[in-house]
Amino acid sequence: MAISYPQFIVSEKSPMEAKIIVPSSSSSASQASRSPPPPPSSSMSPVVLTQDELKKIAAYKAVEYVESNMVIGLGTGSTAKHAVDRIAELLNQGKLHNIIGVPTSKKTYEQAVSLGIPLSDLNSHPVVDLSIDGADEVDPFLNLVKGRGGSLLREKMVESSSKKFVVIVDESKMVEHLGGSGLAMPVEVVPYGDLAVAKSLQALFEDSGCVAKRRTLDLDGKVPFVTDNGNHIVELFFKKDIGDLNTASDKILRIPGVVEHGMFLGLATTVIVAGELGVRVKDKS
Ligand SMILES: O=C(CO)[C@H](O)[C@H](O)COP(=O)(O)O
Repeated sequence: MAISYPQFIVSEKSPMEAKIIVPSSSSSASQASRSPPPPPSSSMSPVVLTQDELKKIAAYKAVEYVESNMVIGLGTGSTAKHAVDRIAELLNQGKLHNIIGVPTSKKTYEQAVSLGIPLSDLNSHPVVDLSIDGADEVDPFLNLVKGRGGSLLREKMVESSSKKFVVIVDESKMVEHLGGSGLAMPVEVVPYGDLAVAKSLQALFEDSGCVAKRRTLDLDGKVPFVTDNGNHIVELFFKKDIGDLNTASDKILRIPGVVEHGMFLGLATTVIVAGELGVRVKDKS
């Protein structure tokens, strides 16, 4: 399914080679929509896209994987939001039929309800055909950090129940190793003793220069962020590589009070990366 946008065209010769080009005038825009776009030349200059436009490109590409009669895991965040919008658009246009969405957060539930997407949950649909969601970090092996939006537990439950999990990101999310962005790796913890759990988490990763902080809504750090499940989030910041990820995962999950962490190891089956040079589709090998 070819997608055309008002300002630019995504050429889909093959997903790996897809290029984003922008016509230099409105007349070339109408020509480009009738025939395959020519390669970039002096009259075709690369366009600088905003991060949100890149997110939208990745999201639209992912929705090409959606087929009628599927149960779809609906992700959370600004990238996943575009995918949910697009699914609703295709349902309204009659291009998709009989889709059942399984939302990964209250926010996505509300968005999907407002768009009229039929919804269900994991109890009624324990096997999901395909999930589409954003991520905060993606490493070269398609391992992820997720949950900076705070929805990691439901996301992991839905996405680990999915036959296919398509991750949609802009180029800025690609890292050499998880934790490498220097931004938070979230851990969902029960509210009771959350600061003590944060101390235990920090001690676990002392060698990686870890600093653990409770996520709060205020500058004084007194009002905890509360997840959809009534839990708190401890954020881990690393100065160095955390080493073997499965070992790190096991160690975190063994701390009493930890509910789940934001490392999604081996779950993604496809990652769609939108960047200034085009769209790359990376499949799990
Ligand atoms: O894991 C998530 C929410 O819990 C999001 O998918 C992740 O934070 C990416 O968000 P965005 O698409 O807004 O950059």
